[in-house]
Amino acid sequence: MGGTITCMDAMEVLDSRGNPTVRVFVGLDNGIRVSASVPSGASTGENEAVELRDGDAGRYGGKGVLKAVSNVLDILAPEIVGQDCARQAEIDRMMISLDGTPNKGKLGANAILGVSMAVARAAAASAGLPLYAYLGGPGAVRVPMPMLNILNGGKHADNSVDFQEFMIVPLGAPCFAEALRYAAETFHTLKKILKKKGYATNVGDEGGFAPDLKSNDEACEVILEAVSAAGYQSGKDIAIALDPAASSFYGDGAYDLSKSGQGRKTSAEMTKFYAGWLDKFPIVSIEDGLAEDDWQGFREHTAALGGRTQIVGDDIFVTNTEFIRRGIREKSANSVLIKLNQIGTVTETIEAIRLCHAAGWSYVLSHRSGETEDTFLADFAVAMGGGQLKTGSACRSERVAKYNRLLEIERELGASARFGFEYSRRG
Ligand SMILES: O=C(O)[C@@H](CO)OP(=O)(O)O
Ligand SMILES: [Mg+2]
Repeated sequence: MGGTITCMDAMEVLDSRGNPTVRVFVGLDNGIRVSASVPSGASTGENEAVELRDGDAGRYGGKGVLKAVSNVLDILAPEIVGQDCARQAEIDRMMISLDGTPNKGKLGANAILGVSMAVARAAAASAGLPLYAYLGGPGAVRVPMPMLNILNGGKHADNSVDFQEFMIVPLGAPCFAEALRYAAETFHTLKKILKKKGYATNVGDEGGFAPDLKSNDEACEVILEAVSAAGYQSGKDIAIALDPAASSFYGDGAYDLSKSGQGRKTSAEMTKFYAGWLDKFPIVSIEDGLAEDDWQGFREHTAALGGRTQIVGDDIFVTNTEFIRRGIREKSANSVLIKLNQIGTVTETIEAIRLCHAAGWSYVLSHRSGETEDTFLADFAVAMGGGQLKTGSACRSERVAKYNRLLEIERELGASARFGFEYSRRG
């Protein structure tokens, strides 16, 4: 049973980087009141849906979101109040046409997504179901494999590491709760090791450590050292996943590894570099190993490495079915990174995941580097059939909130819960 939307409100709140973001409230005729908050990226793809910012330098240095807030109040609310909250796809389509641009540039993907998420949450509450069960149905019993970003570089940290994210994947764990324990123990062990080596143990935007390492290689080495010192077998219990976020160090036709002093590399040299890493380290997934415009490079990269590891496209696909379709046709990757705010509605995000399923590709659900305490993503991951989920390290509350919500869901599912590492390997 749905419920009629009787009121909608919106306000500006802060995200985990202290930047403003949009929170939307939805109320129903049956008394239900819910809210949802929108995340925000730093290493954004150029084709992402538009995050509307005020641009008024006086408030938050231009980053305010009052325009997006007023778009919810003045443009979206009058059309949506009175609708049945269970009509998610219809409401999302209506917002897309009210915006009328291909990239939600008029009303802002932050305004539209806030409404879309809040409507889904209201419908779940109205149906008396947890969000994962409402969106996923009775088959939503798979809890995602977490990828925990424990070492940060690139645009997420002021250090000498070029690549943005070094994640651990506790793929040998029997259940999500154990996976989280493996990861948290490794995280704490890594802290001790970094300290002993004389490195700083401050953390980056996603809660991973951000030491000034001597090389990119050392990032993998020190993680593997932590894995074994924590009592785990690397490759068997815990593997590594990377998100170099290569668009952020690509320019003038070359990949510039200058943070670590390794100079400039061509696309083919980067792929060769990763092949060398696959020989040395247990890497099960590489996301954005190349830049978003390097479609030709991605084809060669996937042909060369896709049989050995998962090749995930983030900036190149931006959760947009048009780009994912092209990727499937051209064999540009074998997996897609899925971010709700890259495309801007729940319905379109589900459509992107459906496309991955149809192609036999895996997908990785993802937070943004600027997050809030909202745990929508955790429920959404279970609703979408588990897969893999990256939402930062095991510290920083805005990340831990999602992991803690997954602990709750796994507990609630009890004996019906399923967990395991299902990922693509296809060149
Ligand atoms: O590149 C990424 O995958 C994300 C999330 O980790 O970073 P950002 O939100 O800054 O785009
Ligand atoms: Mg990425």
